[in-house]
Amino acid sequence: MLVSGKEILDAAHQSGYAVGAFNTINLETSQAIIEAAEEEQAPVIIQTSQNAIKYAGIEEIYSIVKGLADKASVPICLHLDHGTDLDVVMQCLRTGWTSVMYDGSKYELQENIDITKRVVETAHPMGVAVEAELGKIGGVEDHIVVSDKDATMTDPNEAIEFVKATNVDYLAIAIGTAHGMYKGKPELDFDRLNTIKKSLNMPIVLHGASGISEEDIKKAVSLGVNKINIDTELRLAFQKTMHKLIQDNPDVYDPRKMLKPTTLAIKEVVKGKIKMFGSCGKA
Ligand SMILES: O=C(CO)COP(=O)(O)O
Ligand SMILES: O=C[C@H](O)COP(=O)(O)O
Ligand SMILES: [Zn+2]
Ligand SMILES: [Zn+2]
Repeated sequence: MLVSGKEILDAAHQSGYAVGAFNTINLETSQAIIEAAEEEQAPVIIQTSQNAIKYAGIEEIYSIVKGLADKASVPICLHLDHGTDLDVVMQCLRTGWTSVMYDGSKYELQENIDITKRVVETAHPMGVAVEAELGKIGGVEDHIVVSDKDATMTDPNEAIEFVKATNVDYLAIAIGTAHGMYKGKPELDFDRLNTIKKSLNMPIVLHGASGISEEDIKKAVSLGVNKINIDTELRLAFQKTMHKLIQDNPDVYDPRKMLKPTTLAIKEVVKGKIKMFGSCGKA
């Protein structure tokens, strides 16, 4: 069943665990994520970037996720990841997404507040929860590269002002993670996370979590992160499995024989993350 992201993340916030938010682009990735959640009896967030929507089609990706979610035994939220284009945000609301992120992190504080507030005022009456981003998460997202120099950590005082003014349901904060592959070992600012969580007392979102060690993930969860975004590790599982399969079986050309193992590999990554985040058995 598709449920609101608020329902899933308020429960995680109350009980102190995190729910995985995994990016999908097609049928097979959606199957992998939902089957993994069912096997772990975990609530799950399946998210689409604007690029994923462009790739698959908005009605098409909605039908895929809705069709799978309706048959699933666990609560599933369909979330828009990094909505920077208000037209896409509105289309997702109209189509049936149960959570949207409006990402106005490239704007100055007041402009980010103004637009996010308008999104919240549209989404809430429809029963849809809203995530926002404050500070700038590093790496590549939606074709925009945020260099280490431009990535800015979330200011705890601005976070209080931002949430009060916008009434968002969960907040993505920048504490040193970045999208994509890490070159060195990421240093997370756990003190900043602790301060922000204590003053906001609401669900907190961690982006760019692929490649973060289990130790750091568990520490982040213990300090109040409730939604953890994973994309790159799913892509790598697909790529490595497909690469080996083609090397080992150069004569295979039936796509089903190629997509079955890649889907299983993605599913194994999702199951491992769900266990690490502490959401298994919470459905
Ligand atoms: O934050 C993400 C999507 O919003 C995912 O980040 P990674 O690709 O680094 O896992
Ligand atoms: O945050 C970025 C996500 O990994 C989605 O990336 P994408 O825009 O290439 O689909
Ligand atoms: Zn962003
Ligand atoms: Zn992200």
